[in-house]
Amino acid sequence: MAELASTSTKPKHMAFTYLSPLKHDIVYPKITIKPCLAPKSHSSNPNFLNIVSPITSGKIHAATTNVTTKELSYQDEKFKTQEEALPAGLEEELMPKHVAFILDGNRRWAVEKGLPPMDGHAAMRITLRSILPLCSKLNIKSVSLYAFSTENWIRPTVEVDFLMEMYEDVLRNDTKELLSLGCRITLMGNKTKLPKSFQKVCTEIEEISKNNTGTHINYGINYSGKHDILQACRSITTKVKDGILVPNQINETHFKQELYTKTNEFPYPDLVIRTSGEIRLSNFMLWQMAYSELYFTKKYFPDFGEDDLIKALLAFQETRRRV
Ligand SMILES: CC(C)=CCC/C(C)=C/CC/C(C)=C/COP(=O)(O)OP(=O)(O)O
Repeated sequence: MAELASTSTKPKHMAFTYLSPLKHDIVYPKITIKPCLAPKSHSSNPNFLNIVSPITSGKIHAATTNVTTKELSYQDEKFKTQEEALPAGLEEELMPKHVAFILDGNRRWAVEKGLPPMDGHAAMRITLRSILPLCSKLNIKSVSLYAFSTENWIRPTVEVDFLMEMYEDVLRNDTKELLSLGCRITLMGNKTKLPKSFQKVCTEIEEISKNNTGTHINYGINYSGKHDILQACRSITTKVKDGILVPNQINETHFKQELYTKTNEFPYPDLVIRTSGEIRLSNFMLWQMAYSELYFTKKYFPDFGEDDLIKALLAFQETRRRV
């Protein structure tokens, strides 16, 4: 038997289950990314698309992207050819009610193409412009996306600033199509640490879309699954202290109402899709994912196309047929 490398790389605790995840066609790419976040302007090159609109500041404008117009039009063409009917093999009654995405691999996508890592985030934005409307057209009731974890603050300041400003711009601009499709948009997590202008646009978009009955799109921002559980516990204990709840009567229904997702109106995810070959939940919706089907793909999120979403949904439906 091959020698295991060293004690420090061995897992401290292994858990076994008979049930394997829905699918994993994974090898473990262990790629070290050398941060290369220096702002770089491509405004003089007509092949480079400036993703960020003029409403954001010059700082981010300069840090924007190498993603080419060719890639954008490719995605748009795919989107235009999307038929109203369900793609072959998909069944409406087996559609997941709630898909949670852990989008990963943006920076690796860029670095492997010799681009600055932030171009990967800009490319992700383009991919989202086709994946989210498709979720809506497929009548998936809820979609959650892990946008920014409580741990992500340790990333280089220039990257954090880039993401905050890009997300704000996504909410201002890219959500127009989603709103026209009747989507409701919410953000879960501790928003108090976000830039004030971002907080404002979050409140506005939640307010504008609150009565929409189409796909509910929920972004996790400054979100942590453990923190979500802890803040629910605090809220429950306050209710106990105030005499509103009796400890031995607390049940799951009480508890889930205290989570960010208020899951009475927002079902638990039945499908989790994680891109980039990592097989982890990374502190996303831990309570809510207890029974979710897990789908892992090696593709980096910027390369995750509409066909890949359909493939994941087919795999999910295949599992549901067997249950
Ligand atoms: C409006 C709004 C809030 C939009 C958010 C959209 C969204 C879900 C963004 C996720 C961004 C992200 C940090 C991806 C992980 O790639 P990475 O940087 O970890 O790449 P790597 O795995 O290659 O390092």
